[in-house]
Amino acid sequence: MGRFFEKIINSSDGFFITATGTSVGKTYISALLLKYTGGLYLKPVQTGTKDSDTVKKLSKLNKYHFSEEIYHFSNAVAPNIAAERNNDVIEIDKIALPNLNEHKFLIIEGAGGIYAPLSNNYFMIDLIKKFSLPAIIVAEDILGTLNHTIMTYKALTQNRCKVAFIVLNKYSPESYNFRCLSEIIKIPVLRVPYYKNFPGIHKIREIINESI
Ligand SMILES: Nc1ncnc2c1ncn2[C@@H]1O[C@H](COP(=O)(O)OP(=O)(O)OP(=O)(O)O)[C@@H](O)[C@H]1O
Ligand SMILES: C[C@H](N)[C@H](N)CCCCCC(=O)O
Ligand SMILES: [Mg+2]
Repeated sequence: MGRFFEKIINSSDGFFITATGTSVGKTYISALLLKYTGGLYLKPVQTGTKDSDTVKKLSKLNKYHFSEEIYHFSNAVAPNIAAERNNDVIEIDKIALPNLNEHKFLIIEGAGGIYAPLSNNYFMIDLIKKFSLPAIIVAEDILGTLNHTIMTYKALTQNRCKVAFIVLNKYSPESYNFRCLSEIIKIPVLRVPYYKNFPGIHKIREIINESI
């Protein structure tokens, strides 16, 4: 079944890149998808060093592909705590979709996983709901990922958030996670191996076109 993910990607205006947690590969996968689509990237709530700088460096795309963070706190901690330490409060009403300008595709990266708190009452999942973009769940191909990925998927769909596909990141052909996730969740799973060097556009097209 070739070009399966290409069709899913082309049928959307953008994605909300979420994950089973922090440091799982959201920024890396955002860079892959941004390079592939030539779209606009936004990390609306950022704590710690800017992921947009990493995406810029990996994708080698110019500044016109990047929208300014709405909240940025330099403490690399949970968003609610980072805001508190800066005598600030994250208000979901102040977080709006950016102007797409000439771009046809939007890639929004969340912070942490879907229940990373923005405040005591609002979580990343509330931003996913607000933006109404299909979510992509990035999961790492390690022991424990089945529980985290299935929980993330169920919480999203029970909150009426559409999930476009799962990315099984740092994929290892020896692992059973791909088969289990495909069989249990029954949505497409894109396998992305670990790369020593960030792949170029031809390799990215190959990854996206040849999966499944
Ligand atoms: N497929 C991959 N091949 C090689 N390195 C990868 C891959 N995926 C992720 N990494 C590396 O793993 C680390 C964690 O990934 P990344 O920063 O994308 O996670 P994240 O989910 O965006 O974290 P955060 O919650 O801080 O935003 C980074 O050093 C990144 O370059
Ligand atoms: C600092 C880190 N790299 C991310 N930007 C924020 C991760 C927040 C995780 C919150 C949590 O679920 O405990
Ligand atoms: Mg990131």
